[in-house]
Amino acid sequence: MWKKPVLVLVGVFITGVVVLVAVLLLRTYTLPENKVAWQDKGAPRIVLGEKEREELLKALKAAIRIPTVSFSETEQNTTALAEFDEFIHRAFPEIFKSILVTYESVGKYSHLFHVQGSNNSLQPYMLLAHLDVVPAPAEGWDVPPFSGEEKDGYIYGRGTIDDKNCVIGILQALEFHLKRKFQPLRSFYIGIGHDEEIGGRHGAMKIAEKLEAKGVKLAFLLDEGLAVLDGVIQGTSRPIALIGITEKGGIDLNLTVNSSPGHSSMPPRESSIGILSAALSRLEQNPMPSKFGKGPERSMFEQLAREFSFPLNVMMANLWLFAPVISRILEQTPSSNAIVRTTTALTIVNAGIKSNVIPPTARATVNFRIHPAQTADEVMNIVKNTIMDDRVNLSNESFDPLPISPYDEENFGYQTLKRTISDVFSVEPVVPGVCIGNTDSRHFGNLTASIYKFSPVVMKPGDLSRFHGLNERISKEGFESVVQFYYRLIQNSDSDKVPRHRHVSEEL
Ligand SMILES: CCCCCCCC/C=C\CCCCCCCC(=O)NCC(=O)O
Ligand SMILES: [Zn+2]
Ligand SMILES: [Zn+2]
Repeated sequence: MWKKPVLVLVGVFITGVVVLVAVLLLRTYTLPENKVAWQDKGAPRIVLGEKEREELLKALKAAIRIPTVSFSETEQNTTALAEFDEFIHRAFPEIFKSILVTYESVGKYSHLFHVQGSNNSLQPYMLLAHLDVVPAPAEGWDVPPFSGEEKDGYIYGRGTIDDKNCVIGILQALEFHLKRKFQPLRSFYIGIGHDEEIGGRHGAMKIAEKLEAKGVKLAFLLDEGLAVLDGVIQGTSRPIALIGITEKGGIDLNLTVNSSPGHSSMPPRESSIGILSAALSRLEQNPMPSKFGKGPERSMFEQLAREFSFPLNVMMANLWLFAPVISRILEQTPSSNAIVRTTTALTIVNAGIKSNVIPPTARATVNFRIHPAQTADEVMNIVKNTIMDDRVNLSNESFDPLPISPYDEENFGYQTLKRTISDVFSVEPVVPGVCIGNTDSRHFGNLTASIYKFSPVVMKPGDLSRFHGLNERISKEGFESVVQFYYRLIQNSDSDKVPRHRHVSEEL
């Protein structure tokens, strides 16, 4: 009697499994191939003379030797900032004498260039970089961080990947173009900020305000950001280029605990330091929830699915089902954990002046980087519920994640970047990603919706820790590619057409 319903149930179950497997495989194996062929021949690669190759390395080394350090919100090395100004005037004479180029300094130490194109109906674009760097105490470095020394084919120094490589790369590329009598059709701007590492208020923000006041609208804007990753994403076998199409938001949360000062021989049951430490520990021990698959990183992994072998490829192509599993894998390492969630970093703690004095105040700062699927308000609500202690006073400065820039086949900026990356780095795939650091480009939202973050460098395993870390460096060929990239980007952008490609599987 009961056999028939059981058989029906088994039948339904087996059919369900078969349909599920079919859907998973269909989604995996119908993804377009990552290999694309461009429909036109493209711009020629710049041929550099021996002297020019030496010149560009010399320029980068000289830039590294100027310690343009941003120490804190209020403290910068202004002598070095002024020296950098003189240096670029000396190092790039063609730029400063060209009748095509208009130059102005902004906020005293930032620089804005406008290169006049001959066709005013084409919307201008903008290249952005920053000349300030984070501090670099010499301990732990193989060579002094502001020496620009060469070692084993690499130029070492603070700023070689963040972001003097881009500053010098852009200016050197323009210098080479002007030497070759290049006259663009499409106008473009170059902005070089001097305070990106402390928020960009006096540099990039002022540049953006200036352009906005003139009514400028940009076709696209490119700033530092993601990169070509070679062996960095585990499970992939070839280099992958990531173009940042958004960036995480941020919160600087200040925590303060006050208590009565006194003699350390009669300590209170709970001290300001103890209360603060407990709050900090709760924040660190309770990471923000995973938002993996709810933001644009979903597109990144779906487009990358073909790069992985079985079973990861099936899982990546079917995040609707496997996002929680992939999230668990990614959260094992700090760089991929940053893609999964809003991160919590305890960065500053301050309290106490003497071992026998109970300090009246304990302070700390926690830096959050907000996942694109969350807002600063949502994160602050979780923070308050996690700390759950009224004795901890909270104040914060925050900004939400940036809007998502378009990355469709019709978008001029994205496709021109994609094309230029393939041209210079011969890399496939090139996919959209989320920039985990913050950049000056976030101040330009009123000028364009197409804001991209890509640094033209190849990062290998171990290189990510050089960002703001020890032994920051770039290979000599690597820096030549930076110049090649901007040179080529200026050529490729000088068109009124979106670069077209077809997937190789579509070819006859
Ligand atoms: C699945 C693994 C993906 C790993 C993705 C990591 C890619 C990292 C590539 C480059 C590093 C991003 C740095 C972005 C620029 C940061 C600029 C900066 O320092 N800004 C100041 C700040 O954020 O505080
Ligand atoms: Zn930077
Ligand atoms: Zn930086």
